[in-house]
Amino acid sequence: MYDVREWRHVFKLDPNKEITDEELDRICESGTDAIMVGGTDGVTLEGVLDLMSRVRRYTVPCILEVSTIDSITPGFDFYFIPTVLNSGNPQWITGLHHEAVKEYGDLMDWDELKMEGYCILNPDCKAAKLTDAKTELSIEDVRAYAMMAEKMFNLPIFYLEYSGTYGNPEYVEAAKGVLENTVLFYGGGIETAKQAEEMSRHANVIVVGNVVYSNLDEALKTVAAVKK
Ligand SMILES: CC(C)=CCC/C(C)=C/CC/C(C)=C/CC/C(C)=C/CC/C(C)=C/CC/C(C)=C/CC/C(C)=C/COP(=O)(O)OP(=O)(O)O
Ligand SMILES: O=P(O)(O)OC[C@@H](O)CO
Ligand SMILES: [Mg+2]
Repeated sequence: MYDVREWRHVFKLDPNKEITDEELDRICESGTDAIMVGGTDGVTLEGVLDLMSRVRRYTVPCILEVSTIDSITPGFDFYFIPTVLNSGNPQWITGLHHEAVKEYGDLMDWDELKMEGYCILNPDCKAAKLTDAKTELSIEDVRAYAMMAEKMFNLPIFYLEYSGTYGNPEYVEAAKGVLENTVLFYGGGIETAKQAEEMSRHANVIVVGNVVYSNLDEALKTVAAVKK
């Protein structure tokens, strides 16, 4: 299933972390809608290639969420390109993108690319620190970012990111309330089926990351929880 609009659940795997073949088998056969390969730091071409080739043994769609130019490689179904809407540094909004397109724009298959408008809300996560994200946001602020993502920039994905901590469902609900076409991703701190179910009441797609590495049995239960 290659249409993001039909997804409900994604596992995000970190090229900077170890995963056994047996664990990967359970993840790829779990019924999740896609595997997203990505992380904030320690993302190397070697790590990305290793994960891609191992996930490629399965039929599940495999996406690279680009965090560095040097770790991009052919072979993924899609390339998701983050732009951090609440970053205080233009480098993370359009700067690196401009550099990449200047260099590779004529060679790129644009149908493989999807832009993700990120709004990062956990001040302590690595992505917030790296991008100098302005995380002190009210519900109205988040609502406005969601509206900008869809109505101003026509982005296919708006991603509410609480990486590492469970977020506020009211913020997710508020973002969803202004989105008609843009798909709402929620990610951060989902560790149980109950949390997955709660966030998926508002988000179109929930992204499950860290718990894969800390408690795989619980992580796998999040799939069924959002597909009921
Ligand atoms: C060869 C080939 C197939 C070419 C394809 C062409 C292609 C895809 C070209 C890309 C063009 C392009 C526009 C690239 C953009 C370049 C770029 C580096 C943009 C910046 C992206 C960005 C904002 C990065 C900052 C970090 C960040 C916000 C990453 C997003 C994902 C995220 C929040 C990860 C956090 O995950 P998490 O699990 O929390 O991480 P840790 O566990 O490590 O903390
Ligand atoms: O690792 P967790 O906290 O599950 O977050 C998932 C994802 O949103 C990270 O980008
Ligand atoms: Mg992670």
